[in-house]
Amino acid sequence: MTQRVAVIGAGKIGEALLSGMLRGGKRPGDLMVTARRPERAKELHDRYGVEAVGNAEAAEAADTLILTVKPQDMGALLDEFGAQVPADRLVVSGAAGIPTAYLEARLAPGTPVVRVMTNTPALVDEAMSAISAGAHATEDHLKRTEEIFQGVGKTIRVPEKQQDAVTALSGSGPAYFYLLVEAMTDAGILLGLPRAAAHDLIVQAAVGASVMLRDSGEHPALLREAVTSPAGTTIAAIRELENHGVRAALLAALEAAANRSKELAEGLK
Ligand SMILES: NC(=O)C1=CN([C@@H]2O[C@H](COP(=O)(O)OP(=O)(O)OC[C@H]3O[C@@H](n4cnc5c(N)ncnc54)[C@H](OP(=O)(O)O)[C@@H]3O)[C@@H](O)[C@H]2O)C=CC1
Ligand SMILES: O=C(O)[C@@H]1CCC=N1
Repeated sequence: MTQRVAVIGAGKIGEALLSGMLRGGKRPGDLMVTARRPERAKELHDRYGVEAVGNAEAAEAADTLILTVKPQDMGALLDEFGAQVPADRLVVSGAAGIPTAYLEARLAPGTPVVRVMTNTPALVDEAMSAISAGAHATEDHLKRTEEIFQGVGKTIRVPEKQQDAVTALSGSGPAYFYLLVEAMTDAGILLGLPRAAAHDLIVQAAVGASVMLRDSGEHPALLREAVTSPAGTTIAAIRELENHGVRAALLAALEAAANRSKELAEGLK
């Protein structure tokens, strides 16, 4: 029997997953979405042909519920419909910072919960999604979750205690690269290049470097050494990056992201 999947709170991540499941071969009739605003529900229905329903209706009709509301909205969502979710539903939470135990305490006893941290490259099927089982999730539940998220990229399984670190690395990770591209494009402007050319040069350098990192199997230090000629241009730039503490800044930045993920859990009522 076809499993029905509902995306509960389909914003940016929810829509990315929805579109990925459709690209992966699910039919609109296998899927449903919920949204807080009627105009958002209509937009998703018009764009993807999926049924837009209320949260309680989705809980009743779907086998798998993927919760993609913001962490701050999770408590209200569970207060609203937690008691209406039958205990045999698979509940997948995509929210940063929220422990599976928090959901389990607000769902019927024994409800299987899986926690996933994905990222926005799901929109181009290049997501990294890290998956952790809650107390009642079985191998079958993990496989069902992997099947959904493999449609939008790669998956790995991690112990739940690593999810704050995962969030800091891959969940937020794309934003760090966008920031670097923005800053390097400005550097191109400083050096007198037209903005469009500077953008294209840096984006293609990023794409080329990413593919080499992924496909060559080489350590990043070796790939960097191959670019860094004696007394050349690259080492002149690297000296400045080291002088400005870029490595230390990244260590501190990712630690701050992981701490923020932990704080999101501490702020839950
Ligand atoms: N953005 C990212 O890069 C990543 C985000 N995440 C996680 O994914 C989750 C979603 O993030 P993102 O997509 O960016 O956020 P969005 O705000 O884009 O999406 C959340 C959606 O949930 C809707 N919503 C809130 N409460 C309810 C409710 N009770 N019933 C139905 N719909 C509801 C919101 O409606 P409204 O539009 O009215 O606010 C909104 O459309 C977060 O928990 C975040 O931690 C994980 C990895 C990466
Ligand atoms: O910034 C955030 O909180 C979310 C979680 C990971 C990426 N975006």
